[in-house]
Amino acid sequence: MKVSNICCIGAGYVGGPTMTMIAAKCPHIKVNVVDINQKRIDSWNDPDVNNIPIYEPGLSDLVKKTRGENLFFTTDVNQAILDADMIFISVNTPTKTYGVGKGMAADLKYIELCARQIAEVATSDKIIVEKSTLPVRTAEALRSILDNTGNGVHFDILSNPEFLAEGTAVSDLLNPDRVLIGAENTEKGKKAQQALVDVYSNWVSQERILTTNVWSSELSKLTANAFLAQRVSSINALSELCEVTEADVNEVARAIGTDSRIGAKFLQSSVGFGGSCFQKDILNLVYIAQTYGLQEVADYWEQVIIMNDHQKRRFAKKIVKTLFNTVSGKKITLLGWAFKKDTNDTRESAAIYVADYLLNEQAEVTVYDPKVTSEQIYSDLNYLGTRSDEENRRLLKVESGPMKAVENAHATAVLTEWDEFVQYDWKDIYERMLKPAFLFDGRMLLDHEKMKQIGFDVYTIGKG
Ligand SMILES: NC(=O)c1ccc[n+]([C@@H]2O[C@H](COP(=O)([O-])OP(=O)(O)OC[C@H]3O[C@@H](n4cnc5c(N)ncnc54)[C@H](O)[C@@H]3O)[C@@H](O)[C@H]2O)c1
Ligand SMILES: O=c1ccn([C@@H]2O[C@H](COP(=O)(O)OP(=O)(O)O[C@H]3O[C@H](CO)[C@@H](O)[C@H](O)[C@H]3O)[C@@H](O)[C@H]2O)c(=O)[nH]1
Repeated sequence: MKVSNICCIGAGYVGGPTMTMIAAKCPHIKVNVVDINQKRIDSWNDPDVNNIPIYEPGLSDLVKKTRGENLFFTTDVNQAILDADMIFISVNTPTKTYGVGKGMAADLKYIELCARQIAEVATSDKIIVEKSTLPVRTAEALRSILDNTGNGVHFDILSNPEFLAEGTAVSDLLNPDRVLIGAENTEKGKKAQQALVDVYSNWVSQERILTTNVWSSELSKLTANAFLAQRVSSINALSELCEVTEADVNEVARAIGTDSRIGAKFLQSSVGFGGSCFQKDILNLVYIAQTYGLQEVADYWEQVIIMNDHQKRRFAKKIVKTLFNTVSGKKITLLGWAFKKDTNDTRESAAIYVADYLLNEQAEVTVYDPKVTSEQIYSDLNYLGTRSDEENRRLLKVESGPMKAVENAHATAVLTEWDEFVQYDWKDIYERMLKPAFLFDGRMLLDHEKMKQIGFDVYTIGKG
């Protein structure tokens, strides 16, 4: 079977870039990306491609090339479903905030709504692709909804989790380590799997396209994120030990990372991992293990989250302790709000929790981030529900430039590893700050010897 029309439900951080890449590499396929969020779709259609809703290096150029050719963004979900041979579901699957599994399980309500809408609208056979990250065995629920509410048409269900990382989405999509496609073990399931293999084969080599059964594919996505996050928590756990023993966590990371069995990647100690995926997916994994009665498995993975929460808290605590046990009324400047560099995404960013902790200690927090808007910053803080919007706006200021942000600050803390932070005139920053000028590097980003020579009192994660 040859795919000629793809619909993707969900025009977010995954749907947008993934479909742009498919459109760019498969000019013979028409790709409709649909969303119920009119504002988001309007931004994707903004005549100025610099205004698309997601900042990713290289993405706007690709959108410019394909939009209006074979890539379309629309809110007409039903028409796109009707027209498609293959439908990707790429909607959000956040942690549940209510009811059974609150704070742990993935909330599948958006997935279910998609399945019901597809079943209601579709008048011809469709291949349904799970692109969202889902608990293992979700395909079973999808099959039940599609078959029990549909118009008698046939649905094949594939699992095709996405492994792109934000900030490098375009290069990850262009040159993926692997593409994973899980299918049902039936003749039709295998044909559907091959149809999706053929789509990716337009630019990904055969040996990088892995085919498995549906359950392995669903579970591999949660497992990959759990392993990656576990490495960060492992090195962060060691960073605390380094601080009291005068070992240097970067040196330790290099020493172990050169062992080819361990590998060098994902050993960068930090103020704690953020992003929309790691915490959500591990909590989901823990919840799944618990529902199968596997308490030891659940406890094992939960420790990754416990360590991450500890790392964020201890960084904030260190600021308070170093500033003579009080930050009340003191200006503390946070450089960076995004959860990592090269993205405007702030979901679960460590900066949110550090800021909240400092505000509780009555600090006057000022934030500068090159890509995150002030409205996003207030919205992130308000979401925690610690204080009112009015209070957050009174206590936390957002500046549009770094030099103004550090003016008269008692301390500056680096929370995101933006390249531009390294390039700053740190002598100038030192002069603008109150003395003693405290510098907290939550990313091991700066040249600490140089900073000390300038006059800063430097504290960095992972170094005594
Ligand atoms: N962000 C990442 O880097 C990343 C990477 C790999 C996998 N994932 C997974 O991909 C999925 C999507 O993540 P995201 O970051 O793109 O989320 P997102 O919130 O950026 O985008 C999801 C979009 O789906 C839309 N939507 C929800 N219900 C809908 C419906 N019924 N009909 C039409 N549109 C609907 C929302 O309006 C939203 O725009 C999640 O399961 C996530 O875990 C994310
Ligand atoms: O050595 C490291 C590596 C990462 N991080 C932090 O970990 C978080 C996550 O980083 P990263 O994994 O690069 O970004 P994500 O966009 O969250 O991507 C992860 O989550 C996605 C969503 O599921 C997956 O698709 C990707 O494969 C997976 O890397 C960020 O806060 C990073 O700063 C560290 O602190 N140290």
